Amino acid sequence: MNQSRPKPTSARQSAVPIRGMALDVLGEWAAGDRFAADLMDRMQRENYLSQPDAAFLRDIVLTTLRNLSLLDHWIAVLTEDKHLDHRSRWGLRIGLCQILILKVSEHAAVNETVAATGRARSLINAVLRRACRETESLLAMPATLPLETRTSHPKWLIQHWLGLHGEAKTTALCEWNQIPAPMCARVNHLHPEMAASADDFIVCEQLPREELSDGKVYMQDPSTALAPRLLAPQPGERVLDACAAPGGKTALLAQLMGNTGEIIACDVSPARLRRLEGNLRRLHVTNAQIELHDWADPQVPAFAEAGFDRILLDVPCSNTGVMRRRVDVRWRLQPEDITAQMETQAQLLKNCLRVLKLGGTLVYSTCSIEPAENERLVECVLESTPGYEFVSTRRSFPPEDQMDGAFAAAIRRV
Ligand SMILES: C[S@@+](CC[C@H](N)C(=O)[O-])C[C@H]1O[C@@H](n2cnc3c(N)ncnc32)[C@H](O)[C@@H]1O
Repeated sequence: MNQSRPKPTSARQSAVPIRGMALDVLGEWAAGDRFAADLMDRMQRENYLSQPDAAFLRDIVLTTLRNLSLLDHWIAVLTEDKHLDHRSRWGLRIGLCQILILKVSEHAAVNETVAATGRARSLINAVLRRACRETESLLAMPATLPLETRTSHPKWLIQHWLGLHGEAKTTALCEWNQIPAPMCARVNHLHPEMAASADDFIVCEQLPREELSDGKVYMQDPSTALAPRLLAPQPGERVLDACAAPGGKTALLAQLMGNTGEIIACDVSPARLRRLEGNLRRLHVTNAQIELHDWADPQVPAFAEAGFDRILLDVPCSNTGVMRRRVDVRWRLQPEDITAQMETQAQLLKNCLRVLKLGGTLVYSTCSIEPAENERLVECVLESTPGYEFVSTRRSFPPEDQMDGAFAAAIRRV
């Protein structure tokens, strides 16, 4: 099986009913359209979970979602395709996930999962105990399974990627998505103590809580630096970050500008702008002004009338480049979502191009690996928008570049 496993999570027989919480999160995830990360954050807040308990909840929920098809394959084998109600199926999924993937103590995994599921107790108990006895043969199965089951991706997405990238790249990409991403942090050179640091990005063993709250670092993948670096804002310039929240790229723009000139950091979401404001304050950004604006609206807002030397347009997208981090995106994304996003992306690009000064540069960026949202979208907008020229692109594609997938295209107003 092509996945690095988290360290064994000791006996994990805590007084806090983490398995029950995992089942509640997964049940709510399946019944609605919310992302697992948001549901887990709420669960952690409402139950005042300690860091280790919250980490264990995350391990169970995210590893289960990351291996959903494979877990269902094991369940089909072990139950001989028995019909299961929703909660019992999730109970078996998280039980097998703990036993076969997370390598949690079998005793705790079986007993606490059976208790937390509360239904079909004898079936769940028997299936999980059998899995403990047959671990070796169950773990040998994935090698013979089709890619969509072995790496737990929807079949349509695999077919779509096979058409675009071919078999070798698709296989490597799906296997990459199964490996939990390392914790990468950008070193914030705007922090006085980090100004002389030789590092741009570091990989952390664990979340650097103190450094994060001091603004010495910001958690982001190196791929997020491609677009700001391609934009290359200069000290003293007037820059628009049109879709800025939560602000990782705005802070890098400020760093590249030495906190001089002016960045207008916009977003359509007031809640996300509040996060952006906190992040920029913590990251010692002093040259940014925050504006609430919907760039789908063709009317030019007053703050943009004077135009911008440079614009970063980091659009909402399918997130297909960051699926190893955003584990449930693969199950949420539908083919028609990509087409719907493209309409918004084209509209945002057209409206932002209008507020670029003559000779100025706009960088359009995504964390998608879909040509339709990337180079094809830019080509299509430029064909119907005279007065602009394509300059260059940067991209990263996992695992070739050993970072998340990202795309950036620079466009100049001529
Ligand atoms: C990919 S995220 C941006 C990430 C950000 N650049 C960063 O590095 O932290 C896309 C952002 O676009 C915002 N957005 C979506 N539609 C928008 C619109 N019509 N106008 C302005 N912002 C929009 C979303 O609220 C979201 O915060």
